[in-house]
Amino acid sequence: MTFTYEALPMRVVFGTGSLRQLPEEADRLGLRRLLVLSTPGQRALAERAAALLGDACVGLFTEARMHVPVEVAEAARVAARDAGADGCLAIGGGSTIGLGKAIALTSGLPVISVPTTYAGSEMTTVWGLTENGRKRTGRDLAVLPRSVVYDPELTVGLPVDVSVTSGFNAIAHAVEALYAPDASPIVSLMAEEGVRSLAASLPAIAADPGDMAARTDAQRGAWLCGACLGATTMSLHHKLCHILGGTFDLPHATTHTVLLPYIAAFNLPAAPAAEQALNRALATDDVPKHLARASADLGAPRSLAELGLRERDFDEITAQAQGQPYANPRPVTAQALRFLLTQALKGSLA
Ligand SMILES: NC(=O)C1=CN([C@@H]2O[C@H](COP(=O)(O)OP(=O)(O)OC[C@H]3O[C@@H](n4cnc5c(N)ncnc54)[C@H](O)[C@@H]3O)[C@@H](O)[C@H]2O)C=CC1
Ligand SMILES: O=C(O)/C=C\C(=O)CC(=O)O
Repeated sequence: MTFTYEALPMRVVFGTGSLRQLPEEADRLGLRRLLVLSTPGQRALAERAAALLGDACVGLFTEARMHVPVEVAEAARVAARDAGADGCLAIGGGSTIGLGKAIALTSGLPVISVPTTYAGSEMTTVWGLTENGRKRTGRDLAVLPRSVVYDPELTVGLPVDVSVTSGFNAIAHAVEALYAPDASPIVSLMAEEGVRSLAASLPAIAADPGDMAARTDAQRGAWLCGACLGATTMSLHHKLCHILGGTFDLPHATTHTVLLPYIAAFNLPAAPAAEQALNRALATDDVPKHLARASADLGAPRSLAELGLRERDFDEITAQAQGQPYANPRPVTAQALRFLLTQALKGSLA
């Protein structure tokens, strides 16, 4: 066994009611002028956070959008500058945290994040920006949130369909971390446990969205899976999802959910240790089928066709996917890619 592992700085405050610790977290970082970020739909939560921060909040920017369009990033940067902000509080899902990262990328302003989905962005140095139908991603330590407050109470209102697909977005981070070129024993432990946690808690959440034990377990799983993404290189699955989101405007977490079983079917034969870990975590001997059926049983879409993708889009996807090098346990030929996309378009495993 050979590996290199370098831990990212991580401060996590976890627990029901931990939102109340926001002022302390801001104080600890010496932040006195925070701009609070959210999506339009989570404005009320942003206002609650602003009220908790009191004088340490200098304004709200509530226009976060999925895939961080550059125009939204620019407007948020202007809002931060005009308010004289010394940091941002990103309260919401990956879209809001992504906006905080976009501000940090050009200004260096520190970000505190309060995640309310299971996307895991709060644990990574990965930023993403979308311009002219193309999503660019990169890594920069400046965008990694300095403090992350996980309060499972804030996820109770996350609709079941979003909870399920967001949970599978997290599982996808763990799956790709298990066969990443920079995988390591500590990451593999987190990945297996993260998948186990989400696989157990998502059905419980679907049955009762207010089940606090399940909500807590899901957020714990999301933290572990996000940390896996933060520690490893993304492979084919994430690459394809970014193309489908950036160019075809497919919804992020749902796309991850639908595509993951087909990526697992393609990659796991070349990654036996990853397959064994997933067999244990999911209590199955057929990971691709299990993933497809588990998400479909919880009401998630089964095929990329349902999300609006068409076969005529394959040429563009293949060209983009083959245009830039990225890691993958199996070589990705155009023929293999078309086969995989055809299966996912039809939803043949679900
Ligand atoms: N850079 C990174 O490491 C990562 C980035 N991402 C990025 O994050 C974005 C997707 O993030 P998601 O979290 O999937 O979606 P999202 O942040 O767009 O949230 C989905 C919807 O749910 C609402 N919502 C969020 N939390 C809620 C709650 N607790 N109760 C009620 N409504 C709630 C939001 O307002 C939004 O309308 C994409 O742009 C993706 O690229 C995702 C994972 C990792
Ligand atoms: O695909 C993911 O879930 C992980 C990373 C991104 O979405 C990149 C981004 O911030 O846009």
